[in-house]
Parts: sequence; structure tokens; C-alpha cells
Amino acid sequence: MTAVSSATSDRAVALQLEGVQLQLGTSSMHFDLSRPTGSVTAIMGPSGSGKSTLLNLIAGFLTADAGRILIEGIDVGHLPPARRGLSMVFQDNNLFAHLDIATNIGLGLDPHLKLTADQKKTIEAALERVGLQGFGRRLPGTLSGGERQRAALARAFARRQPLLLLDEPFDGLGPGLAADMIALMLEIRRDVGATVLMVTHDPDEAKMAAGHVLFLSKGRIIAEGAIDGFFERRDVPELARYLGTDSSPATAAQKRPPTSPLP
Ligand SMILES: Nc1ncnc2c1ncn2[C@@H]1O[C@H](COP(=O)(O)OP(=O)(O)OP(=O)(O)O)[C@@H](O)[C@H]1O
Repeated sequence: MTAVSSATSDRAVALQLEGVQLQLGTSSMHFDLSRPTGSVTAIMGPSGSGKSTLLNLIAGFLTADAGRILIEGIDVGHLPPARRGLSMVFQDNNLFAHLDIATNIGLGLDPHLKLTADQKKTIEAALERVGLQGFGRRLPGTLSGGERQRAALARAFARRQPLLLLDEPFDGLGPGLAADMIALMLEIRRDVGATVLMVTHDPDEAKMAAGHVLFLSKGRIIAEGAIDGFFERRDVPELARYLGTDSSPATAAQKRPPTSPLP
């Protein structure tokens, strides 16, 4: 693994994982990382390498067998997800289907929905921010996939938590809409001063959104560094294999076209 970026040393640390371990069935995970406040980090790696597990450990949906997770210097290991100072946006299942959009966002502000006038204004402002003004009374099922993801981002925006965890949030939206959503996410991050971790399989999406990459393989971060030049690295065989830039004889043979043309 390469050294943690120099930015870590001169900015406050927003997130730190120290010797975090988890055994899930036959998969063993072990994570150490440190990310500075305000950074946007892409989490990448092959299917099953532990990307969602890493986010779920940070969020508190999974409990580590060992190690410490610190958010803004506070050990959150014993805190439930709602008290860790973060918002998480998943690829789907972000919204309660039986509750309208405004209520879904309101739940992020107060689980008992005893909303103050200010909180109601915050909901309206968040909807407007993502271009969904007037959508508050609609049920999630009546929105398109992209609109639902915007509503999920609106909820994250309204909550103004210091840490934003995104698990393939723009998957399946198409490149144009994904780019719009990334721009929106970056605006929200700037306004809130949040630190972002984003799982993505798409190097272009990572380049648009992030300044730093963590590359996982088999439950470990095996490479990390600044996004500039990261995908051109040739010193990490797993990364080259993942990107399809591996020129080893075995991979090259797999890539070679069939000798006889298909009919
Ligand atoms: N509850 C569980 N019980 C047993 N094994 C699990 C459980 N949850 C996840 N795993 C295993 O842990 C490994 C990591 O899973 P994870 O979902 O974190 O991978 P991922 O990198 O996010 O993959 P993908 O890109 O396919 O979403 C996988 O091998 C998965 O099968």
C-alpha cells in the first residue's frame, strides 16, 4: 500500500479506521485508513472485495470484531448509525415507499417527525436544491430512478452531517445524469463542509468526483493514492486486472479474439 496522501497530515482528520477487522462467513476484512476533512474518496475494487462492508462498518450497520473507528476524533464503535454524524445513500432502498418524499426527508431530520417550522423550510430548500420543488407530497414509486436518487441526496443535504457515505449511488442513471448528480453532490459537500466516501465501479465517475482512491482486494486496501495518474499505475496487478489493462500472457490470451470469425 502506498503512503496516505500528504493532505492527511496538514488537514484535520475526519475519518480514521485503526485495525478494523470483521469476519463475514469465509471473508475476512481488515481496514486501516485515514481521510482528511472535506476530501472526496472513491472506493473501488472487484466485486466481493469488501467495498459495501467497509461503508457499513463506518455507518454502524455492521459491528467490527476488533479495531477502532473514529469520526472527527470520536470513537463511534459503540454508537448506533443515527448518532455517528453521517448520512448514507445507497444505490436503491433509500426511501420508504409508503411515505411521501417530504416525510422521507423529514425522517432524516427528526425520527418522530415533530418538525419545527425551520425544519419544514429546510425540507423545501433541500427539494429545491435538487430540482424537486413541488415533489414533496409524491410517493417514491411515482418518481423516476434519477428523481428518487435526487430525493435521497436531498435528504442527505438536509441532514448536513459531516460524513457522507455513498454506495454506488449513481449506478444505472446513465452518464449524463450521473455527471449532474456528481456535480450536485460536490455542491452539497462544499456547502456542508462534508467528507465523502463513494463506492463506484466507474473510473470516469471517480475522476469527476474524487481526489483520492482506495482500491480494495479481498477485504483489504491494497493500493491508495491521488486520483491523478492512479488508473495508469502498473505496479498493482489486481488494479490492472480490474481495469482490464493487464497484459499478462494469461489475460492477453483471454482477450485475444477467436481464431475463426463468428458467422
Ligand atoms: N452477511 C454476510 N455473510 C457472509 N458473507 C458476507 C455477508 N455480507 C457480505 N459477505 C461477503 O463479504 C464479501 C464482501 O462483500 P461486499 O458486499 O462488501 O463486497 P463489494 O466489494 O461491495 O462487492 P460488489 O461490488 O459486488 O457490491 C463478499 O465475498 C460477500 O459475499
